[in-house]
Amino acid sequence: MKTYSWQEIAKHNGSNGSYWLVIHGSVHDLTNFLEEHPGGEEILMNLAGKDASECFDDIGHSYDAKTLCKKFKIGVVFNDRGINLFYQ
Ligand code: HEM
Repeated sequence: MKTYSWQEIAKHNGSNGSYWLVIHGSVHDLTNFLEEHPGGEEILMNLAGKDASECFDDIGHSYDAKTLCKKFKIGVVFNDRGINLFYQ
């Protein structure tokens, strides 16, 4: 599984055309999902390059939504406190 630093993740905030969001330690490339997101693209665009775990949980996303997340997973966050895995 590939690991990414926050420094690298922060670059994918939309300014270079790609949108990465971190949810519970997993890094997701949501660039091709923005338009499809039932909750709208703006909410995702605003959190690109950042940790979106709190927002994701607050919505109470369905099991299907959580499963869908896996499709967009590209790796995990690496930090010096270890790797926090939400799912494999
Ligand atoms: C991989 C990431 C995500 C996926 C696959 C995803 C998928 C979905 C899906 C399938 C729904 C429809 C409702 C459901 O099935 O629960 C939904 C609704 C929604 N999502 Fe997401 N979502 C993601 C991330 C996020 C994040 C990070 C936020 C917050 C910034 C967010 C905010 C919302 C909102 C506001 C709704 C609408 C809820 C409603 O209408 O009641 N989503 N999302």
